[in-house]
Amino acid sequence: MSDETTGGTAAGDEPVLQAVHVTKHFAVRGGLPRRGATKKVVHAVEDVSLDLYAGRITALVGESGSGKSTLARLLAQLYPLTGGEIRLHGKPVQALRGKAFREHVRTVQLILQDPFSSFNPVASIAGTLRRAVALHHPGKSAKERAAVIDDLLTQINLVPPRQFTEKFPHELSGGQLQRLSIARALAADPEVFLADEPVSSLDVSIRLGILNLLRHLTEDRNAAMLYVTHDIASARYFAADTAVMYAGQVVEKGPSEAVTQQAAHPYTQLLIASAPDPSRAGADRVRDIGQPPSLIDPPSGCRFHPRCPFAMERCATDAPEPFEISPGHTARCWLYADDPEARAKRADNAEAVAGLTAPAS
Ligand SMILES: Nc1ncnc2c1ncn2[C@@H]1O[C@H](COP(=O)(O)OP(=O)(O)OP(=O)(O)O)[C@@H](O)[C@H]1O
Repeated sequence: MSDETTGGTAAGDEPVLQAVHVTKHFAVRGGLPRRGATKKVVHAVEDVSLDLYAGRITALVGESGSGKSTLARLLAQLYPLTGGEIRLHGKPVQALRGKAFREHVRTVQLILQDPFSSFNPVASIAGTLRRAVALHHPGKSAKERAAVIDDLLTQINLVPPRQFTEKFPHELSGGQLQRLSIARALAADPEVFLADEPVSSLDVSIRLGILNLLRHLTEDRNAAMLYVTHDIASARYFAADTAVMYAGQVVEKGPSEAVTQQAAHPYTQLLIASAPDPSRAGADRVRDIGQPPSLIDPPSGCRFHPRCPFAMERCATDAPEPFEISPGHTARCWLYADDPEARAKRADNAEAVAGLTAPAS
């Protein structure tokens, strides 16, 4: 088995931002309190470890409700942790307010899915960016700030900048607004971008342009990026590393090419088989037998076992630790144990998924 908290995919590099055995439970509200009743909680994120590296994009992939946004918000320090640790440059951060929180927010910038609701409709583009620039560049004169705004708009390709500064959010398209939210994040000169489904609310035809912009910014600034998405095909295209989340846990992670072309966990295989690609062979051999579980009362053992066609007895009782599939590629799945029953099931699985690869984006 492998220790998830050490040995990142970028050998030799230190991670910029880390989730280390992070857990988040939300209290369930509502209902009349009953004497002796235990409080219900949503087990939204359970024992997740993830490392983000400078100059690298890590995709976080999974179905709706698997805990992706919660993990991004924990990395941004927007929620207190139930357990585990967030580390920035190796140091634990516990910054939920005050100066330390402001510094974390500057260093780690969230870019959200819906650019339409993230701007003040009565503030001009210049007004919106002026606020961000004033916050993060307090010593600059008005003239210097205007130059920073021009530079930000140029970086995100809203050019010539002066054609945009006096516009209002409703005068921009969805793609232009998402570029503007990227500019607002850039004003902080962050080391980490947490992009939560940055293109899923946008027209398919403009998604690639925004993803390419994010990729160039990450490379040019040597920033780390978490790319949250439902779309495993875009993870392969866009991210160096991919982590797959199911029911609050990371079930597989590693280099994107390995995770998407030699998927090891039956859940990742199911995600790939469900991705639309009529030309692909092998998809119909991977069966789905159910729905994601309730996170108020998640299944014992491996959380995927009630849906898994390859489940063994131990899967219902014992939670698997990550097994190493190849260097840097791990899967939390008992199929990779070294015993005769697991080997036989592994052979069945290999036969069922032969030829199954994520479609080209
Ligand atoms: N503030 C909250 N209070 C209570 N439960 C929450 C809260 N935020 C998220 N949850 C629950 O935690 C679980 C994980 O939600 P989360 O939004 O992180 O998933 P997700 O993978 O990002 O889904 P989506 O792709 O739909 O955004 C869900 O069951 C959700 O209902």
